[in-house]
Amino acid sequence: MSRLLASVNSLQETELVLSLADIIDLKNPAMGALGALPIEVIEQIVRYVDGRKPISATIGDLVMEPKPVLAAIQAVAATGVDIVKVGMFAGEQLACIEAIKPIARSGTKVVAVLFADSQQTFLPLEVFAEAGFYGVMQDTAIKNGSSLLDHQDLPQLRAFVQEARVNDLICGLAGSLRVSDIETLAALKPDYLGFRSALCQNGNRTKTISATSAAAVQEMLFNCNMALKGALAV
Ligand SMILES: O=C[C@H](O)COP(=O)(O)O
Repeated sequence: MSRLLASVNSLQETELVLSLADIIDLKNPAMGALGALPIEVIEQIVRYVDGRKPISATIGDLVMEPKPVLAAIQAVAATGVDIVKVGMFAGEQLACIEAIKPIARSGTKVVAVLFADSQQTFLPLEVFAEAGFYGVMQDTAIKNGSSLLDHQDLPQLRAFVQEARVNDLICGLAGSLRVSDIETLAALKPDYLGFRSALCQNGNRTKTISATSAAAVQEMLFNCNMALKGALAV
C-alpha cells in the first residue's frame, strides 16, 4: 500500500490534513521545491502533532556543499521531526553524501530527493543505501505544472521503485501529481506518494490547502490501494 505524504506550510494546514495524511511533510512552497520552514514553525508543529503521525521536513533548496547542508540537516533533525528530506540539487553531491553518512548511519533518518526534471544523471541508489540513508524519492524541481509523469515514463519509475526496494530504501514519488495520476503510480507500489499542488486551491501549491481537494486525493489513493489489495487476494 502506498501511503499519503501531504506537504503543509503551517499549523493550520497541519490541523487540516492530520486525519487524512500518513506522513506530514513540512515545507515552504513559496521558497522553492523544497523550501524550508523556519525552525520555530517546525518545532511548533512537532509539538502539536505529538507523535500522532510521522513528520518529515525539508532543509531548503540548497546548493550541495557539505558544510551548510550538514548544518541544515542537523538543525532540522534537532526539532524532533522523524525524517529530514534533502534535495540533490547541483553541486558536490558525493561530498555531501559522505558528510551526511555519519549521522545517517547513527540514526538520523535522511531521505534524498532526486529531481526527475534535472539534467543530471541519478546516482545509483546503492550509494544512498551504503551511506545509511533511510530513503529516496523522486520529485520535480521546477514547479510549472508539469508532473513527474511528464519527465519519467512508467518503466523508468518502476525500475526506480524496484532499485529502492532492492537497496532497502523507503521510496516515494511526487512532483505536481494530480488525482488522475494516482491509479497509475499506486500500481508501482512505492511506499508513499507525495502531494502539495493537488491539495491546494486551484492546484496552486503556494495557495492554502483545500479540505475538499485533500479529501479527493486521500479518497482516490485509498480506493486504488483497496483495489490493488483486492487484486492480490484474487
Ligand atoms: O513532497 C512532495 C511535494 O511537496 C510535492 O509537491 P507538488 O505536488 O507541489 O509537486
